[in-house]
Amino acid sequence: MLEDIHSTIKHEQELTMEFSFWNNKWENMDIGFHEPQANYFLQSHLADFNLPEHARIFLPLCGKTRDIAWLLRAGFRVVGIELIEKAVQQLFEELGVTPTITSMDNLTQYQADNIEIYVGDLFNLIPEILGPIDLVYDRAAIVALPQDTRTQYTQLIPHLALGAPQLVVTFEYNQAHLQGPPFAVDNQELTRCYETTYSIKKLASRPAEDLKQRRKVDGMETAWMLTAIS
Ligand SMILES: C[S@@+](CC[C@H](N)C(=O)[O-])C[C@H]1O[C@@H](n2cnc3c(N)ncnc32)[C@H](O)[C@@H]1O
Repeated sequence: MLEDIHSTIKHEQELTMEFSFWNNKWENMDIGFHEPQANYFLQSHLADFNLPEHARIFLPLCGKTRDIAWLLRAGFRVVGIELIEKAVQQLFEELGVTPTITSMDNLTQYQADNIEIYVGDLFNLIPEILGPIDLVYDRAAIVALPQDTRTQYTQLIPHLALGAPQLVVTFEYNQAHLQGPPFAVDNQELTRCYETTYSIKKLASRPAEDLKQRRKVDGMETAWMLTAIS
């Protein structure tokens, strides 16, 4: 099943387009999605998951998010994956940590105490490389992907997570008013993506101030708890 997902997911052309899109963003530092401090919902709702001490948290499409520094300071272990190496280099520079860098088949591992970041395409990640995790934290990952890739992403994540819950942060707005990313992902869309693999509970919602300021669109930012259906 996992092989099916990996092999049918991507045509080379799609991958190249996706790489150039995100590479341009990082080259031009057009990274309005990057928050100046740890995400509000991460800070206010991580405790709802009752994670064990030193839990291992997976951040797909992690960029150089400040959430990582916040999680490390809180005593968690972090594993992430990010397509663009420049983002990961900046992440470690900003953490003030020198990583050990290891080339693997399709991925490059940046590793230091309590942190492992893979540079490469999420769709090249397999559970054997990722290892056991206690939580998937998806901030600006599911909403970064257009619908086809989003569907593939939401098929892959449960295979990688192996039963771990998810904290997911989404944006909801009228998609006709804005070309994503970020794409609008409302309750109905989240249900379409995950109804066979997770039960979905809304944790909290607030006006998406950042969307309003940067893109002049009214919307809501919502945090969800996804619990794996066994
Ligand atoms: C909207 S940004 C969010 C970054 C981070 N989660 C945050 O909150 O700041 C999405 C990130 O996903 C990365 N990305 C896009 N497609 C990817 C893929 N297929 N595999 C791994 N990373 C990818 C992009 O380079 C970009 O840094």
